[in-house]
Amino acid sequence: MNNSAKDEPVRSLGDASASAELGRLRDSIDNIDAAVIHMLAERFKCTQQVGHLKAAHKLPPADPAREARQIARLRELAENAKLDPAFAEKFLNFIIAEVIRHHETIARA
Ligand SMILES: O=C(O)C(=O)C[C@]1(C(=O)O)C=C[C@@H](O)C=C1
Repeated sequence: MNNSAKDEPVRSLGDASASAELGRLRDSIDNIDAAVIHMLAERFKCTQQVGHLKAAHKLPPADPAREARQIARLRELAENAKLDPAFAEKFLNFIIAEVIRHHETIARA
């Protein structure tokens, strides 16, 4: 027997509350994404200043020892926050690679 007509009211209620919850979660995700973008923008403002300082004093764009300390620190923070430390390391390396590219551009100017 086809139960779809009998089950429909229940399924509709479930769909409505699932889609309300999805909407709430997506609102939070959008807020978090906005915060990440604003924090990244602030970080890049700082690193641009570091780039100018390094160029003015003929310092190399990359500082691998500093990076090693940052990675160790972020991996520990990630573990404590239950975030995959390998992901945290990849994310930091991705950002730093872009910063080094900016530093190199500033040094060439
Ligand atoms: O701290 C520096 O020396 C920077 O240039 C900043 C930064 C970073 O983005 O955190 C970028 C490149 C360096 O290799 C290390 C760190």
